Amino acid sequence: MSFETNTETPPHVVLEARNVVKTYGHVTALAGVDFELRAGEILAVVGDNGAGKSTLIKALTGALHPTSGEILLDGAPVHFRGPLDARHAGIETVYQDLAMAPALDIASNLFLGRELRAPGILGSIFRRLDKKRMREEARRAMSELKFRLPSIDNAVEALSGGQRQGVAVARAALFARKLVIMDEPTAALGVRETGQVLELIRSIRERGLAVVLISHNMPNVFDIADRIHIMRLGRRAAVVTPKTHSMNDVVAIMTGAATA
Ligand SMILES: Nc1ncnc2c1ncn2[C@@H]1O[C@H](COP(=O)(O)OP(=O)(O)OP(=O)(O)O)[C@@H](O)[C@H]1O
Repeated sequence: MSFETNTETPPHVVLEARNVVKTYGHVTALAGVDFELRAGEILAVVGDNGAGKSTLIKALTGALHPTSGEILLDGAPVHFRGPLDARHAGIETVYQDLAMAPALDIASNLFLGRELRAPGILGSIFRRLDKKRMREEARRAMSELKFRLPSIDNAVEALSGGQRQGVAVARAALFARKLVIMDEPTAALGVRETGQVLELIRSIRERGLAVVLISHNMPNVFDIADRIHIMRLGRRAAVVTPKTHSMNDVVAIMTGAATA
């Protein structure tokens, strides 16, 4: 422990939850959880099955309404009515099912639901898509993120699991203005593909965005996270870092065998 005076300015907190409770009848999914995501960090959220990870993420992204408690974005209280509100506020979420249209090409999937329209009345009245610009933007985004794909014109159904995951993560990175939340992004992937997706997550941080990563994969978490938020029984049991704690320490906190 250091006793030096800390003269550094405190880190900017992008997204925060204070004492958030969520109950379903007699089941308490969140029992007064606190959460803090700092600018430019990768924060892993870990916890045993049923610890409340998914419920916390849903509360943060407007997918459910907390029973009580407060959520703040850039220090200001927010009340998202639904995921679209969170999106508009700059929060992108990559869900496990990836929400892709498999028959469409990569560029179309990157802009799914947010298609670029042709200029003038062709776009505004006739809803003509600007496919050329979407392809260019898609290429630029993928190269900026250093994610290599066979061709932007390929249908998503022709891609491997890792490449699909890459497209979903790139889409989030492309539209997020503040942060990206990812639910088990490497769960179904092989070693090489996992490595690619982890690189992609690092390049999102390099773009200055904050990342929340829910994962059961401890080696991945220790490889990539700046800090680790540990959930237990609907609360934040501790926040640790890969520098100060081992995987065994984290598992012990998760299961209640130890405290931080
Ligand atoms: N819609 C719901 N109705 C009733 N109980 C729920 C609901 N959603 C979650 N729960 C309960 O709340 C608790 C927390 O669930 P949650 O899915 O958030 O945990 P988790 O940490 O994401 O688990 P896992 O790692 O298994 O996905 C669990 O006991 C779960 O059964």
